[in-house]
Amino acid sequence: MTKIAPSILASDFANLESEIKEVEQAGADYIHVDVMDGKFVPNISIGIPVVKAIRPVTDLPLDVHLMISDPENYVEAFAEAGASIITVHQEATSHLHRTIQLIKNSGTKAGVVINPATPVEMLKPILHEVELVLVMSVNPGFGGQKFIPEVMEKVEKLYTWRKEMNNYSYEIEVDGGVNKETSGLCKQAGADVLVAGSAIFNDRDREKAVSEIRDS
Ligand SMILES: O=C(CO)[C@H](O)[C@H](O)COP(=O)(O)O
Repeated sequence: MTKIAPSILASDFANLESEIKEVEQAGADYIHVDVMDGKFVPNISIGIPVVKAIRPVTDLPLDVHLMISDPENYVEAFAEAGASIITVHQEATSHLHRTIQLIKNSGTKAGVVINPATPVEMLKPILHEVELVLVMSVNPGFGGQKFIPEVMEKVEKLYTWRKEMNNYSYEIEVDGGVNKETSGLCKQAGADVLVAGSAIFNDRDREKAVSEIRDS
């Protein structure tokens, strides 16, 4: 069954605890946390204290997507705050292999993410090391953007490579513009986890929103 990871970027921050509990109740599998630094992406969102604050609020894994430059400097702090999976951008770190090792040594699952314009082949040298590969289907920085269907080719390649290679066990996650109209394309291409922000938090009926994305 496709996993759903609501992105709290689109939630009501003044009521974060109840927003998270509602999506957990609605059948979410992960809570997706978008961390932005105003440098790697042109927006600033939330950081380490928020991860720490929400950790006791839910039993779901916290899927922390670091949209920050030099993420290696912050991996341990996010792990200590309670992240379950830490995902770093290939484009944001000069030493991706070392950063992945750092995440694993911190005791959390390691993920890697690529922007729409980055070829997925760039990830080949570290695919055996990661538990999650996130394919961005919008340019990161903002919620509510339009899905870029061309990136589905990268999802298809990741799916095929995982079938071919015994030592690849990553989940394939897609993030950006995912809703009930676009989720079918992601699933068809081979995605295991779908991140959705506005399609879930802008709908008062969170259960319907989650199942529409999962089932359509
Ligand atoms: O990483 C992100 C933005 O950088 C968000 O997770 C993503 O855009 C989800 O929001 P929406 O579902 O509204 O597109």
